[in-house]
Amino acid sequence: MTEASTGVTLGELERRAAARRDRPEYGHDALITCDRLVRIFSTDGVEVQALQGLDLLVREGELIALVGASGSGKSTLMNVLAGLDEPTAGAAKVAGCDLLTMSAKDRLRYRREVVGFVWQQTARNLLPYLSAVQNVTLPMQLAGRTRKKAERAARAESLLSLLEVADCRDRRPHQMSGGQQQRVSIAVALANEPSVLLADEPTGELDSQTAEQVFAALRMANQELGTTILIVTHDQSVASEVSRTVAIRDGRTSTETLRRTEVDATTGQESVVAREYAMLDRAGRLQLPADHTEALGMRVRVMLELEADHIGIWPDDTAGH
Ligand SMILES: Nc1ncnc2c1ncn2[C@@H]1O[C@H](COP(=O)(O)OP(=O)(O)OP(=O)(O)O)[C@@H](O)[C@H]1O
Repeated sequence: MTEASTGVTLGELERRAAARRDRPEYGHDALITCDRLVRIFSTDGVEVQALQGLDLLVREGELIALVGASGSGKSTLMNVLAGLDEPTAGAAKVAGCDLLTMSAKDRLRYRREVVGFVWQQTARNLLPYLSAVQNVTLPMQLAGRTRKKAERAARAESLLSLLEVADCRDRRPHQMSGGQQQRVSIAVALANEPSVLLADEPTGELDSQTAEQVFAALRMANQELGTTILIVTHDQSVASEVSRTVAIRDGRTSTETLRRTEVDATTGQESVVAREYAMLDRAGRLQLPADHTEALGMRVRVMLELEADHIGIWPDDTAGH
């Protein structure tokens, strides 16, 4: 094809190629980058694709909720980000650590120092024969940093105070309520100043009032310590109180809900405005919400039209022909 037939000059093609080359790498300014993440489980010859090319970017200091139906892949994603499981393909980076190529030694350091986790089952978070303050001190001892014994003790005490469980310092887990155990668990997870705190259904076994206190403790850690936090939750009240909720469907991020506070210009009254967005991946794939496509009988093919400021999507008018 000649320049005349395409209407594009060689100079223009070179300019476009240079622009593509100079474009910053995907996720270059994110603390957590999941790029087309795939995790396939094989059991008895049957393959389950738990993550099917999941993309997710999280900036430093964010507090986000991950929601999705049972089996959508939330725990699989958390286990990958926690360094407990390895993805089958794609890329995942947290605080500069490449989760696919890390050596066993780096993985251990990553789990001890870069991420902290809080699980739904308190028994998984705390050692039953240690007091609260001993549980919080233990990760600091295991990390083997040069911090002195007195400094470790002081940090444990201040974390317990920050999370409002200082009165539980000498109690063992069975001597605390479920909510107190989870707040001590958050202190344990924060002991080594992790960049990221991962919480998988941290309020799942608690009544709504206690769940609210545990969520408030996570928010405090986010605001006071600046820790980036990801919470997997089924709890609508948690999901509706964070500024960003990411929904996972069939192993991919499908929609995001962003909330921001708006002030009415005339009354000065503040209100939270929530807006749901569909995710567009780098190949241009868009997952339309099932209720939207079903409402308009959209299946297999749709018609697209590019307008000045939007793209129109219509049901296929040749369907049935
Ligand atoms: N170790 C495993 N071996 C085989 N299949 C697995 C394994 N772990 C998860 N899966 C499958 O991967 C899919 C995603 O599971 P995952 O636990 O990540 O979902 P989830 O969104 O966390 O669900 P829930 O809300 O019920 O915890 C499911 O189909 C599940 O059966």
